[in-house]
Amino acid sequence: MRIDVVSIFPEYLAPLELSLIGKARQDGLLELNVHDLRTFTTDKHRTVDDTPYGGGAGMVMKPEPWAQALESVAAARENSKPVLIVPSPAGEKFNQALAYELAEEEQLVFACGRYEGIDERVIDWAQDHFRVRPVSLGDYVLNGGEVAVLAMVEAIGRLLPGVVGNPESLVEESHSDGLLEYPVYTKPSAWRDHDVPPILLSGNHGKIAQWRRHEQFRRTAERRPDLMEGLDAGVLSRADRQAL
Ligand SMILES: Nc1cc(-c2ccc3ccn(Cc4ccccc4)c3c2)n[nH]1
Repeated sequence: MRIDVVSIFPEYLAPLELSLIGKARQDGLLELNVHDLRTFTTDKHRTVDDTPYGGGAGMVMKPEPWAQALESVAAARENSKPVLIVPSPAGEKFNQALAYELAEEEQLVFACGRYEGIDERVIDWAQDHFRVRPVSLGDYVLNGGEVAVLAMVEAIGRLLPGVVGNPESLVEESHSDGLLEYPVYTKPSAWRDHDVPPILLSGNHGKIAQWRRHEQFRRTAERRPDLMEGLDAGVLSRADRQAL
């Protein structure tokens, strides 16, 4: 997979040189290019913003630098247009299902807006060159798209083949089957008057799996009742129903 990120703060994306994603880039599992939007300006002040038509506070990002930048990074392709992800408070909610969907793409382009956002005509223009997806990280307000891109690239990148050491760990984690993950423990078994649940020390793997499943349902019902409604019937085994 190739990922291109366009931002006026390219250094904001430096954390993607670290840890799992950084190693995936070094191992050639993921190509990630960060581009400074100001590279695509033509005036001596490298202007990327201007006042909003219709008035109002703040500034809006000018369309032309974005069109130049996006044309520059869109890999020429025969069959299908690359995906352009535009982080936005007004986008579809990012979730694990969308992360899996986007992990299948050959190229993802991320447009990090700032100020009051990007001139809407860029989104309209981009429809001919990209499959455009405005995406929200959650129902809270950030100052720009970079933090959302860091989160999305990590969530997507870790799903790519070879990035996570043990692919099995992707199966049991939160949201992989619509449920929150079970609690985890390690040594020492007794710690500051808090003990590890005895079942986990029993060596009875069937009972341990049952206990973990029950914990997934208990936690999901307690912390995210909204997820319980959306559970795929196939996820609920008979034992699961008994656990509810
Ligand atoms: N989930 C999520 C995404 C964003 C986001 C993404 C990109 C931009 C670009 C400028 N801003 C600031 C802004 C705040 C409010 C209204 C309009 C623009 C952004 C915020 N906030 N929250």
